[in-house]
Amino acid sequence: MTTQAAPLTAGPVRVVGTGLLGTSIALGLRGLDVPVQLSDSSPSALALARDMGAGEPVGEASPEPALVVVATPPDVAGPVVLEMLRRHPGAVVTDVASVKAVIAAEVAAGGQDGARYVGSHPMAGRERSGAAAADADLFAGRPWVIAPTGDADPAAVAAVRGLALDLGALPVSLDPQEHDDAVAVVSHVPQLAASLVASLLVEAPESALSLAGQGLRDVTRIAASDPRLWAAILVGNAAPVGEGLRRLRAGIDSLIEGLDKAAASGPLAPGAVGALSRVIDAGNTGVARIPGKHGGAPRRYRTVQVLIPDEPGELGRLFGEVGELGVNIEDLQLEHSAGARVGIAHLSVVPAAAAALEDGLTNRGWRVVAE
Ligand SMILES: NC(=O)C1=CN([C@@H]2O[C@H](COP(=O)(O)OP(=O)(O)OC[C@H]3O[C@@H](n4cnc5c(N)ncnc54)[C@H](O)[C@@H]3O)[C@@H](O)[C@H]2O)C=CC1
Ligand SMILES: O=C(O)C(=O)Cc1ccc(O)cc1
Repeated sequence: MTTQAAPLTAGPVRVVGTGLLGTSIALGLRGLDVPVQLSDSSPSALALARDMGAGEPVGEASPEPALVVVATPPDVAGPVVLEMLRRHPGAVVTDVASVKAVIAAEVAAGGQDGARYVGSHPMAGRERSGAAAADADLFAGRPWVIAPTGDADPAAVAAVRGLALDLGALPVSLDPQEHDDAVAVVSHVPQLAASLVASLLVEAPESALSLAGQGLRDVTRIAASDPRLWAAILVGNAAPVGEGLRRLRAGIDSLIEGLDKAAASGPLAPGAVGALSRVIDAGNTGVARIPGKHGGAPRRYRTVQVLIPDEPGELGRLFGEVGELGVNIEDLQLEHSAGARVGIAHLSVVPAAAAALEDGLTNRGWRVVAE
């Protein structure tokens, strides 16, 4: 997971909130032999993280932590950070919540030693909550925002950077408000756009849903996110998210205007095609700027897509042959069109293995589909 010989993080590390983020951090640290203490307000969430090997629950005999990582939902992160600063006067305290300015303000107003607090935010996660979805490699190669306020002690900032580096992430320094403005555009408004598109499917007939392909899946994946967590994130970044939605609304209004013209006067109505192509064109420009998607940082996995006849045993035969070619399947998605006699298996593999796997499967008679 990391190439470092010795971890930068001096333990013990106390993780408060053993859900997806907290348990992923704890597992990553345990992989480096850093002692980890776990706590959670939910006894079953705590037991699950412990049973996954993420560390030991905090007890009477637990030594004082050197670093506390608060990985609770954002609406309680501020009070929990303040409580940790109060209870552990020798510890650096960070949180990993998806909003930063509101928590920084709560900590500044809380009457504790704010110099030991450095907010942070790993830009990695998934649409599932809870320890069961945790992964020690979740942060590998992903940005991890370090968002200290002016009061922060440089040694505390270095400790939080060390945590990010130990977990294979790339630390990025931003002021808390700069962070919130940035994630409104790259995370919070996209979450709402995905939710709004997916909400149109609630009333869609089965016959329409059976036509769904990869495009719809790509646009709606994060619509499966936890509503309670996301409501807390969004109200914690209300002004920048509201501003992003207003800009989205202006785009939607111009699309509706163009479409209304086409609906009233035919597809060649003046202004209709122009309004639509301007939005699609701006989308092309925007999507090309996403790092890692079209150039930029390498993606963690590549997807090899293989057509599989819809017959008993074919998926098993494919897995067997991928294994014979010496390739590990890191993730799998199956795409099925209702009534079709074939499906597409999307096999996620490490980038170095993808070309050889495509050649090997093609030589064995499989139909490999371009990504
Ligand atoms: N889910 C994601 O993809 C990402 C989430 N984050 C941030 O990480 C934080 C945690 O998110 P997840 O791990 O996804 O949530 P989660 O729901 O999986 O885990 C949160 C855990 O905190 C516990 N908890 C709640 N209140 C507590 C309290 N007062 N004291 C102790 N434990 C408490 C809950 O029982 C739960 O086990 C949130 O602030 C979120 O904004 C950051 C990056 C990505
Ligand atoms: O699932 C994805 O692609 C994400 O982008 C996950 C995510 C969710 C919340 C965050 O604050 C940061 C990252």
